Amino acid sequence: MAFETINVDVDDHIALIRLNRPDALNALNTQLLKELCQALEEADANEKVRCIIVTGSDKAFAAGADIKEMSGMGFGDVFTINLFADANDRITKIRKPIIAAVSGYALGGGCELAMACDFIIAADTAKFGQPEINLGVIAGLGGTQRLTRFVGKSKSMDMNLTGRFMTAEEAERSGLVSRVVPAKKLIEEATNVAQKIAEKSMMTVMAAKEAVNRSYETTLSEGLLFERRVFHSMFATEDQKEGMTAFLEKRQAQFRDK
Ligand SMILES: CC(C)(O)CC(=O)SCCNC(=O)CCNC(=O)[C@H](O)C(C)(C)COP(=O)(O)OP(=O)(O)OC[C@H]1O[C@@H](n2cnc3c(N)ncnc32)[C@H](O)[C@@H]1OP(=O)(O)O
Repeated sequence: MAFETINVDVDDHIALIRLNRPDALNALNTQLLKELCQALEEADANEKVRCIIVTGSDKAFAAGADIKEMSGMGFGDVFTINLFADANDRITKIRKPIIAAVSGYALGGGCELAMACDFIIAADTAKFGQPEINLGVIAGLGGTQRLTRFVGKSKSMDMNLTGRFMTAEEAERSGLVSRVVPAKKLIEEATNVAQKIAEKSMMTVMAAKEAVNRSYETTLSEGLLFERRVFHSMFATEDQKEGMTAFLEKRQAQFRDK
């Protein structure tokens, strides 16, 4: 499938999806969001793919929703088109792990897109923010909800009410990103991390992703019960036998996703 606003490269079990609207700092318009969701769904369905990386350009992961496209819309348009909710729903249904590799600006919908991925690896040049307040709106793709869960109420209020940007260093310190790497090595480092994940049992990776995500949606006791049930079910798999036998035999496990 050919896309116009993104590039997709599948190599060695990794799907690298690159946002590609250089004229507008990867602003998220309807076409880009639809193509991105479609590419993610195709990668999820592709048996060769075991981990997905979403990235942008050196200057911008994405500078938010496309303001030119949005500016003329009224309530009825945004309500019926429902672009961001639809994208959020489609992204959260992807079962394979998604790493956001962020360089430069990740603002508004760009920050929200990164947060909708499973974790964020940031270049030291990355800048995160929810500047929607400056446009007379609030975040609409998770910026008031996911950001608060990542960094806590105080910092989320600060970001959402002032629209200020956070550096990569502050984002790592605050728990928004998992690691910061030199900008020149962003894709290399993200690929190394993706490769490590790709070597695991895909079944177990998907189960771990589902269990971690459950912690955002439920109470601690329900989440612990869910985790326990999934943990127990792992003992019905060949990969559990292989993983533990390989440890005892002091060799690398050869997982078969069974
Ligand atoms: C998803 C929701 C619901 O949460 C809503 C949103 O996301 S609202 C959008 C939130 N994002 C922003 O408010 C950021 C807007 N952009 C900027 O503030 C600046 O562009 C910058 C700080 C990221 C970079 O500044 P600078 O280096 O000076 O570059 P510019 O000349 O401003 O930008 C270059 C070029 O890109 C166009 N651009 C940038 N961002 C957007 C955008 N979000 N939508 C549409 N177009 C965007 C900008 O207009 C420039 O284009 P030209 O004027 O050269 O044609």
